[in-house]
Amino acid sequence: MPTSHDPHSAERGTKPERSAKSKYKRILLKLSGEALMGEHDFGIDPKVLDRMALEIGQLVGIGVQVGIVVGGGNLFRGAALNEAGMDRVTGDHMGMLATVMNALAMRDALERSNIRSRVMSAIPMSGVVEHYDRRTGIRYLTSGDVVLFSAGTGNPFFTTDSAACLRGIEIDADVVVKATKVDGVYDKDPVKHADAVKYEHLTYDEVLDQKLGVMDLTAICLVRDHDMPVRVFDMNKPGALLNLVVGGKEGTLIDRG
Ligand SMILES: Nc1ncnc2c1ncn2[C@@H]1O[C@H](COP(=O)(O)OP(=O)(O)O)[C@@H](O)[C@H]1O
Ligand SMILES: O=c1ccn([C@@H]2O[C@H](COP(=O)(O)OP(=O)(O)O)[C@@H](O)[C@H]2O)c(=O)[nH]1
Repeated sequence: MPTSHDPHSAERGTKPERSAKSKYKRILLKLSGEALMGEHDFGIDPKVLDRMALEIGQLVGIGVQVGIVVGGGNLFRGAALNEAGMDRVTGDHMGMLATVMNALAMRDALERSNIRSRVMSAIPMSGVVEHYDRRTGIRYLTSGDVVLFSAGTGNPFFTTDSAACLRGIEIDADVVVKATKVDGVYDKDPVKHADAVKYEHLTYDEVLDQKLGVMDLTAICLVRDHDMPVRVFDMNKPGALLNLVVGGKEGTLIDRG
């Protein structure tokens, strides 16, 4: 893994010319599993997948390289299974397998929209998906394919937010974009507090000091240590993803300030 966001890396040199409209050449998009449920309580809503495919296609259309880490919270979460009595590591393995299912569903939606895409898994799953390999993943991105990085980090006790930050740093993305159910980071949970105030910008240390529950500590520490900017935005707002990629003000930016 590169120790910093190196503008002189070989991979960066091979990227195609940035579109005049796009602020970024390569992004890592984190899609939460719960967002894929749509109006349902469990599972995957094909309508949400199709809408996401459309929005991702718009990015590909303006020349942005898109890596995606999908969550699994719409199917299984290790911590919740553990609370119900299951062994935690077994639960986490189930959670990671859930992310593979979501990635397969997302690839299917992308391919139906004629967007070339690949699924790689941190857990080897021969015959179903390719095993994750950083250099191969970067080659796919450089050739214009969308790459879905599934099975999280491959290890229990981590989250897909940490996986998104890890893969974002590994593939030398310009930014990690976290798509979620709220339109940014607030001074407190906006779902629970009607008077919560939204931030347009935060430093990594402000997120850590104020314990803002938008990403787990491991993920925030990782992006801070590798100076990787993160933008948190509302994935239910149509057009928000494209808008932020072309430099519009969407959600909250977290960086070193
Ligand atoms: N300070 C905060 N700012 C924004 N959202 C927050 C904050 N604290 C807690 N949250 C909650 O975090 C959720 C988003 O985190 P996310 O990781 O996408 O959700 P999940 O854990 O369900 O996948 C929001 O739905 C919101 O309720
Ligand atoms: O590196 C990882 C990533 C995920 N998980 C498991 O997979 C579940 C689904 O991921 P997550 O909760 O991050 O999904 P999201 O909230 O984004 O839908 C987690 O609860 C964990 O049980 C894990 O064990 N290791």
